[in-house]
Amino acid sequence: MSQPDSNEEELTGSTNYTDELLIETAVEAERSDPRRTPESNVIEVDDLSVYYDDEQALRSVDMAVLEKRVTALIGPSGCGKSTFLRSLNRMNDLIDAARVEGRVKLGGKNVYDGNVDPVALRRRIGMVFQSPNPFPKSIYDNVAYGLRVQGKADNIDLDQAVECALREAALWEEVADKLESSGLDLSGGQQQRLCIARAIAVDPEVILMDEPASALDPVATSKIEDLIEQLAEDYTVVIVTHNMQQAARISDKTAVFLTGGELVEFDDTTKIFENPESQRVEDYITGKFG
Ligand SMILES: Nc1ncnc2c1ncn2[C@@H]1O[C@H](COP(=O)(O)OP(=O)(O)OP(=O)(O)O)[C@@H](O)[C@H]1O
Repeated sequence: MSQPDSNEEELTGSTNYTDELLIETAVEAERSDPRRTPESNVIEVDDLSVYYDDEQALRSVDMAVLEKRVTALIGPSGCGKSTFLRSLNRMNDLIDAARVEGRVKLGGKNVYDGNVDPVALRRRIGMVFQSPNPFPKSIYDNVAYGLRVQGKADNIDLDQAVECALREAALWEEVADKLESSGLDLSGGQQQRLCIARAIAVDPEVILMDEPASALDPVATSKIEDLIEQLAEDYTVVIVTHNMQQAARISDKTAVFLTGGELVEFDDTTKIFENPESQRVEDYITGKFG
């Protein structure tokens, strides 16, 4: 019986015509999806542990965040999801008791290196919080805020930048005629979209969202979910959610943290929800605990 010619196999990169067809079809499908670019990691997390005083909240986590994808962080209360999220843009620096070990690389550089300015880092990795927190300023000034702080406002068409961010946040149609009204006068869902507009106005590489819809009603939640999917055409999104259906609906990748700050499984969202590797993850997904 003749053996396959391994050299030819290596050279052609495929074993037969059917394989080639399958690969071409997959590549074509990849190309026709506007979000599909060659997959690359924006953030690489390496052996990350976080402590609050003596309590360890994250245990040696390794993970990568793919560009222009939605990555969901799920797991029971207290398992370290928010701690992990805050580690990515050094928001834990603001908590006295917090201590971080390990590396978080953005574009290959460890954000915990001594020469990294956390404020500049947070412009590259923006954040949207659980409760909408617009500044007590006009809608316009909320969105323009970051550009002004960065000193960019004088060099660009600020009106256009504000409109563009509000459009991207799916809020423009609702506020175009009242840009000078206070951001605080908007509904909760509109306030959250305003906060998203404020975050994207400075063109961050990554947007972190900590349960961005948990304070909103179902209609406002659905708008935020649609918006997140839309945003992932241009931005990388990492979202903490308690809502497993939400994670399944909107994310490409899911990380499951379990008690003690352990990242138990990280994979394609469909794999996590349909066929997880770990029994503990299956038990959590099917509601046996948590
Ligand atoms: N500022 C803090 N000071 C001290 N301990 C903290 C602080 N923040 C979080 N922790 C502790 O770290 C652990 C992880 O908390 P974290 O908020 O990251 O979990 P979580 O998964 O986001 O929880 P939840 O889903 O309830 O928001 C918990 O034991 C929590 O009590």
